[in-house]
Amino acid sequence: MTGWQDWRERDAAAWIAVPTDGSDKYSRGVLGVVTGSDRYPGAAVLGVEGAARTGVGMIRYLGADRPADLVMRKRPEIVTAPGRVQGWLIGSGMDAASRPEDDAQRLRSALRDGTPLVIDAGALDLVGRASAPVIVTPHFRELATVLAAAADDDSDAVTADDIAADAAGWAARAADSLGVTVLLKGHTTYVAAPHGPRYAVTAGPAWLATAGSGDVLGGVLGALVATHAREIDEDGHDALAALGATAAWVHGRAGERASGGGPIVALDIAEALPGVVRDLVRAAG
Ligand SMILES: NC(=O)C1=CN([C@@H]2O[C@H](COP(=O)(O)OP(=O)(O)OC[C@H]3O[C@@H](n4cnc5c(N)ncnc54)[C@H](O)[C@@H]3O)[C@@H](O)[C@H]2O)[C@@H](O)CC1
Ligand SMILES: Nc1ncnc2c1ncn2[C@@H]1O[C@H](COP(=O)(O)OP(=O)(O)O)[C@@H](O)[C@H]1O
Repeated sequence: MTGWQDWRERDAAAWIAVPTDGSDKYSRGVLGVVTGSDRYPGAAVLGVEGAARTGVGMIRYLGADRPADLVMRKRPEIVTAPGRVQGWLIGSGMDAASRPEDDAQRLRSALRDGTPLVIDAGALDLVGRASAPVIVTPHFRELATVLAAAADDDSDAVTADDIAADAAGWAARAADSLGVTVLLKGHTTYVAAPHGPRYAVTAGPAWLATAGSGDVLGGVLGALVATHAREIDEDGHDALAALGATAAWVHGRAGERASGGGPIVALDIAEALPGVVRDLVRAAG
């Protein structure tokens, strides 16, 4: 495997936005979130929790009523009023095959907003509709579905097994052909920008393979995107790739810290995030 850079602690440490004396919640960055559904309301809670604990000025949760209710019970600091944001997280805990019209409208608004997006799970079918730079966060099955939808005919179809056999290669090919930054999840997570940087991140234990773990990762990445609007504006997909690799590194280390060699649930990963971020800030200072 050539051309892939291993993403390490010192690389991640350069991509944590530390508030200054002059910061306020808006200048730090606001994340808009459209995630969750009646079927998967917990994914909304997990993504919001991941973002809040990574560090961001404010989170606007703008999804459906049931997940919104659960998000508010867990985090009263979340704002449900629409308004300006510096980044979006959309799709976790949604199902593209059964999308209520209200959700379709919420997703359309986010895609047209002109603000960078993290697109996960049940919004991956909308990957070509964004008016701003996008980073997608599929696992193998989801990437196979995205590539099948983009293929000219069925003979081009790639399966999840094909992707598992050459994850790095498929992450790079998908980024180049779709024109978005691809973060392909797995034991090693591969992050590829279109015709740009390629990063490999191996930071966490296999205990991370647990339901909702990827929803937390979406939140971590959403917070990093919303707090680096200027860098994304200047460097586009190069910045998105660095932020994706940093999110995977932080998520992996949080899993390691929470696990200590034993089992974890997704919320444990979120709860370990502030300690990982604090150590990165110390490492950078
Ligand atoms: N607490 C929550 O609300 C959670 C919500 N989640 C959301 O759930 C949605 C679907 O995510 P998935 O990653 O499951 O989507 P996938 O569509 O990739 O996975 C579903 C597929 O997994 C396979 N499968 C199902 N049960 C299986 C079993 N027992 N053994 C082997 N294979 C099996 C089947 O092929 C099925 O079609 C996403 O929107 C995701 O964000 C998940 O993240 C889990 C936690
Ligand atoms: N064997 C493994 N070792 C380390 N990390 C893993 C392993 N399997 C999965 N992960 C990580 O766990 C997360 C799983 O995400 P995902 O498949 O979207 O799960 P979910 O949809 O349940 O949230 C990803 O961040 C992935 O990189």
